[in-house]
Amino acid sequence: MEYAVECRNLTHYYGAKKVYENMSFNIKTGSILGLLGKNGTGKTTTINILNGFLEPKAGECFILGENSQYLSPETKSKVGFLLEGHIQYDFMNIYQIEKFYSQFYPQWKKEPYYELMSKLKITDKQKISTMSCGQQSQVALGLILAQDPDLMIMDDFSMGLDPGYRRLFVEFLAEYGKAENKTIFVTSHIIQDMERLIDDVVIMGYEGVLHSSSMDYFMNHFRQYDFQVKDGPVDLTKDDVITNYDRVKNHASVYSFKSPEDVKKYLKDKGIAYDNFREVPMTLEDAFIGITGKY
Ligand SMILES: Nc1ncnc2c1ncn2[C@@H]1O[C@H](COP(=O)(O)OP(=O)(O)OP(=O)(O)O)[C@@H](O)[C@H]1O
Repeated sequence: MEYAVECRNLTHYYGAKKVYENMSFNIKTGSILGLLGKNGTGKTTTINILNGFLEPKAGECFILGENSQYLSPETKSKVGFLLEGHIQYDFMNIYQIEKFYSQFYPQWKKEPYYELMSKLKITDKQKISTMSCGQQSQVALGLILAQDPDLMIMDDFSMGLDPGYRRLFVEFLAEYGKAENKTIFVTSHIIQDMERLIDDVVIMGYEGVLHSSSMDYFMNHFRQYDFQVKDGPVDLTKDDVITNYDRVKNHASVYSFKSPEDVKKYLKDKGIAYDNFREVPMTLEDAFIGITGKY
C-alpha cells in the first residue's frame, strides 16, 4: 500500500465555526509525517477525525485502506493513538495497565514498555493519575510502543517531557520507525524535535494547509531574505513570489520559495529600493515562523 493514511477534502466546523475546508494530505507507508501549525489551526481536530471520535462535515480519511469512521477491529489493532498524553485508565498502576492493554493487541511487546518504565522515578503501586504530566506522557508512550502498531498517530507526543527524555524518545522513534518500517504521524509544538524526526511536513494556517512537501524540499527551497528598505514606496504583499514578510522600521524580511535573483528582480519591478540584500539561513523553527507569521 503506497499510503498508510489518505485524507481527502476534509472540511470541519464546530457549529458555525470553521476549522478548515478541503484539507487533503497523504502519509506514505513507512514514513514519518509531522503536522505543524499554530494553536487552534485544527491539528487535534484532524487526529480526532482519524480516530473516529469526530465525523468530518465533508471529505474522508482512509487508514490502512479503510474509512477512518468505520475501522474494522483488525485494522484498529494495527493503529496506535496517543492523544495529548492522555491515559484513559489512570486509576491503574503501570503493571495493571500493561496487563489490561496486553489483552487487546496480538503483537504486544512488554519488554520496551518495562524498559521505559524502569527509568520512571515512581513507587511500585503509584496510580497513573498521581504521576506528573511528563511521567504520564512517558507511560502513554510506553504503551504505544508495546502495542507495536504499523501506524502510530501521536498528538503532541512531547507534552510535558523534559529535554533529555524528549531527545531520547525522538532518537529512538526515528531509528525504530526506519528499522521496523512503521508509519508515524506526529504533531508537536517543539519544532526542534520535528527537525530531527520527520521525513515530510504539512504546515497548517488558519486558512488551511499553507505548505506540504518533504522536509528536504521545504528546507532547501523555502528561504528568508533580509534587506534595508531605502526611502521610497514599499508595497510588500503576499503573492506568488512573497509567501510572507515582516517589517520593522526599515528592516524587512521576506520569505519565499524563489531564488535570490527572482526576489531581487521582483523588488526592482515593484520599485522597492533596498540595500544589504542577503539570504539568512533558517532552522525549521525559523521557517515555520516565517511561513505562519509570529502572531
Ligand atoms: N468541541 C469544540 N467545540 C467548539 N470549538 C472547538 C471544539 N474543539 C475545538 N474547537 C476549536 O476548533 C479550532 C481547532 O482546534 P484544535 O484543537 O483542532 O486545534 P489545534 O491545532 O490542535 O490547537 P493546539 O495547537 O492549541 O493544540 C480551535 O479554534 C478550537 O477552539
